[in-house]
Amino acid sequence: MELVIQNLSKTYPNGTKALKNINLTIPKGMFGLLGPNGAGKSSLMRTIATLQEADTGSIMLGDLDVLRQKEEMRKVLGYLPQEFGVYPKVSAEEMLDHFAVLKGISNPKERKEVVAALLQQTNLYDVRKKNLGGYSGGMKQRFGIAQALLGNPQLIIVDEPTAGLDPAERNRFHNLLSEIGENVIVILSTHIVEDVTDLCRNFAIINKGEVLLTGDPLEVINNLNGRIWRKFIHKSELAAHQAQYDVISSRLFAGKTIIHVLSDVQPGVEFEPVNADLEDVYFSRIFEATKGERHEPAEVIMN
Ligand SMILES: Nc1ncnc2c1ncn2[C@@H]1O[C@H](COP(=O)(O)OP(=O)(O)OP(=O)(O)O)[C@@H](O)[C@H]1O
Repeated sequence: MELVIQNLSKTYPNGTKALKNINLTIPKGMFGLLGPNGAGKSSLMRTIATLQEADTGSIMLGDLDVLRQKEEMRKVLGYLPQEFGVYPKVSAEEMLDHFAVLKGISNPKERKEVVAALLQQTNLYDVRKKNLGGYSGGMKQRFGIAQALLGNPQLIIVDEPTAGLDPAERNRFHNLLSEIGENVIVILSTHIVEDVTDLCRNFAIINKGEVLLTGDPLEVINNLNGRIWRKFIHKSELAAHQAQYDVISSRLFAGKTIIHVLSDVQPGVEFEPVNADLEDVYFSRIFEATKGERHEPAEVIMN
């Protein structure tokens, strides 16, 4: 089963073109949707999740026409939205039981088993009686995944799930996602490049409502190898370098600034070649797409 998105466009009433003719084919497994703030990721996720209408285009999940067969789609969809609110004074077990009722699991015995199994899977069983208000950010996100898994969905959407998690919780969340991603389609929408490198066999970069690139992370990294160069500079030299070279990103390292430059040949003697990573792919694509309208190179934020 694949999710096939064709010619999908959306303009909000205020004139913002959030999605511009999106075409994507998303196979089984973990799929990363990468883009900066405002790229259109949430708009795309909400449209796939039948929470908002598109202006034009189609989305097919196998034979299911997502934009027309909304009820059917909701039965096979698990969704962890960006803002996932919980009732603070309710325990995880009670809340999940309530969600299970909403998902149509009406038999109490079956529901009890399903809820217990999901709490085990997300490693929350021991804290199932605790009120959700007392959960850490990571525990809340794992609870969000537990509710998204109710009813054995074929497509799971997780929107910015690791923002704000500490490294240990992020790791736990990654392991959970990769287990799930073995059997169904999981779309992971994020601006954290590392999450995609670690988890996804396929990914797409979107910016300003357009797909800039789609493929296998390892292949696209290979395609960039030999074209990324780095140089240590003083921060005050940044503007001059930007004017002279295609500086795709800059970051601070031990008090110095490291720039990454995109070039088919060695840009100068002080530049050394670096093995490209997905961050270089991401920044070079965004760089090429925004050439001419940018004043600052991307500043790498280490997560
Ligand atoms: N309901 C809305 N009405 C008008 N404009 C909107 C609405 N929702 C989003 N936008 C705009 O559409 C564009 C895409 O937003 P969207 O939230 O889909 O991006 P995003 O990639 O998810 O960003 P972020 O990571 O910041 O959530 C942005 O310019 C945003 O301001």
